[in-house]
Amino acid sequence: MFTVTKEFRFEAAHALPHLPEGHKCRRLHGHSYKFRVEVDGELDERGFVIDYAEISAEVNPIVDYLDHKNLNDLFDFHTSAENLAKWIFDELSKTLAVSRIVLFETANTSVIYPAR
Ligand SMILES: Nc1nc2c(c(=O)[nH]1)N=C([C@H](O)[C@H](O)COP(=O)(O)OP(=O)(O)OP(=O)(O)O)CN2
Ligand SMILES: [Zn+2]
Repeated sequence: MFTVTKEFRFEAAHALPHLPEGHKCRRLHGHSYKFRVEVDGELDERGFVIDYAEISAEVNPIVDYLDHKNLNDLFDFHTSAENLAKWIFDELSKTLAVSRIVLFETANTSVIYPAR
């Protein structure tokens, strides 16, 4: 079994207004998000699990939907990294056999969905 990965980036704003008074993330702020798409599988006749280009073809519309947006305008869920990773996974699963999403909200923080 192999795991093929490809990384994507987008810039977006969000706020978490349900957090307690004084929490800095209540305020509107921005992140340079990065996420890694992981696809597990065996090799086909090309020696690929999946062509990297096939991943891009399915992920790019999702990136376009998110890039330079206020995420609170797009979603009715709390725009935490956890919820966003799950949304990307669920959306991508409609067209691609994605195994997991690793979403970095900052350089130091990340979420993996589904958990390993
Ligand atoms: N489990 C989660 N915790 C937090 C989330 C989240 O999505 N899931 N989000 C935030 C904020 O949106 C934001 O990401 C702040 O992150 P944080 O690492 O706390 O802030 P900094 O980048 O400024 O890091 P410092 O270590 O404080 O410099 C908060 N928590
Ligand atoms: Zn944030």
